[in-house]
Amino acid sequence: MISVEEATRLVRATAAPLPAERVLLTEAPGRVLREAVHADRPFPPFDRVTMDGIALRFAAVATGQRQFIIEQTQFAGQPPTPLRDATAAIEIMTGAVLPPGTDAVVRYEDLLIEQQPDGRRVATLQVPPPAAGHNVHRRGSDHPAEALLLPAGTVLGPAEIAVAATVGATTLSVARRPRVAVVSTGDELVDISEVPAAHQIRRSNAYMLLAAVQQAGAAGSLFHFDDDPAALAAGLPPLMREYDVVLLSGGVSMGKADYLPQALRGAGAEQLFHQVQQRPGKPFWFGRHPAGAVVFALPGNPVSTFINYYRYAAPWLRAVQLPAPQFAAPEPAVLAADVTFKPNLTHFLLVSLRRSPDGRLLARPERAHGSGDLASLLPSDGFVELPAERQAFQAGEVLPVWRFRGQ
Ligand SMILES: Nc1nc2c(c(=O)[nH]1)N[C@H]1C(S)=C(S)[C@@H](COP(=O)(O)OP(=O)(O)OC[C@H]3O[C@@H](n4cnc5c(N)ncnc54)[C@H](O)[C@@H]3O)O[C@H]1N2
Ligand code: MOO
Repeated sequence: MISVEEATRLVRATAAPLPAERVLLTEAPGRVLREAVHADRPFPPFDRVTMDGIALRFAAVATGQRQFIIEQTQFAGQPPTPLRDATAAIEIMTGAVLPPGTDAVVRYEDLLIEQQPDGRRVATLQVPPPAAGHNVHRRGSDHPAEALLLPAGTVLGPAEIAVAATVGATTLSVARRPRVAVVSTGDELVDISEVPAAHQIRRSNAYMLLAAVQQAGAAGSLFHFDDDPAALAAGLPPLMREYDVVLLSGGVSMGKADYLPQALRGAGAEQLFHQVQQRPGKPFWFGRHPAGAVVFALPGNPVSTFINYYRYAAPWLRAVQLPAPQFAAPEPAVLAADVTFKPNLTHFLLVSLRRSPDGRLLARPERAHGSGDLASLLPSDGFVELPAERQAFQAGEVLPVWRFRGQ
């Protein structure tokens, strides 16, 4: 049996960057960027008017002038209209280019506009602008042209998509999605569309893992095998050739129908470890197939499957999408209650998390009836990693916490 640290090291050593592919911007959300995105023009690209009103020359206001004849009206989307008379103004709309010859904008709320008998419109300032540049978003004041906006490795959310869109990136180079075969095993399992007999349960782990791999930016497909060595011998090899990851749950412990370790080795996978000094998840099996697939065979108890997925597989799935593998690290959290755990195993303790008034993350242990208590995941936000060599942990201690919610 190996330690959690050694298991982590062996899992990480198998992570290599997936190839990149070019996708339409509309297909890029949730993907990991594999090229840098730069500003094609200054941000903003022109002196942008930020209020509807009039544009004028501040020097005129500084001399005490309060009335301005309106020469023209300029809308957003129109080429700029130069100011002809330095003591006049141009009526202007938000999003328009600041007219040449003007340097400040006074909003309608701070003006009175009246029509004179000769038809000319005159604006009287009620609230004079305080300085040149008032209500103007200066060209390049956010970022210069060529500025690096999105480095390679950025996860593309709506804000990143907006920035890519504004620089005209119709396509983006992103990591290929990891292809994951999500496999449930066990004779007691029926699909969720079936009504289980009294001795059966629905195969919830497969759906849990499918949702989890989608959250990690991967593409998952569902498979199921009964506890049948012949079915496993026939079904496993194609999965190990066609997928980047084979993610199994169940069938790795000591039971007489726990055929997986043997079946995986028989199908050509190299075992990198079996059994880790941890709870939950001691029976975890991990290996690699020469055709390329990495195999996470997680213990079947649902909380064990879930925690071991987030502890080992989720960081791996993110790391292989980056230009160079990097692994998410746990955050420090303050234990909010005393905990005793006697076995000489690293203990992953389910906790709910909240911020203390001074900004520290507080981890409160959640009541759970062992690793079959699937519903104990609902009030939990993550798990604290309690090292194997100690038994008693006091409230107030700072320990690493792995989050699976609310990042
Ligand atoms: N003699 C020993 N027995 C067990 C040990 C041990 O060290 N010695 N370890 C225990 C631990 S810890 C765990 S965890 C389980 C893991 O065993 P398996 O990975 O072989 O899982 P199964 O026996 O197939 O199933 C365990 C449990 O989980 C349910 N399950 C399995 N797959 C699914 C699924 N897709 N959806 C929902 N639930 C699932 C299954 O019905 C069982 O109740 O072994 C202990 N035993
Ligand atoms: O992994 Mo087992 O769940 O320790 O219960």
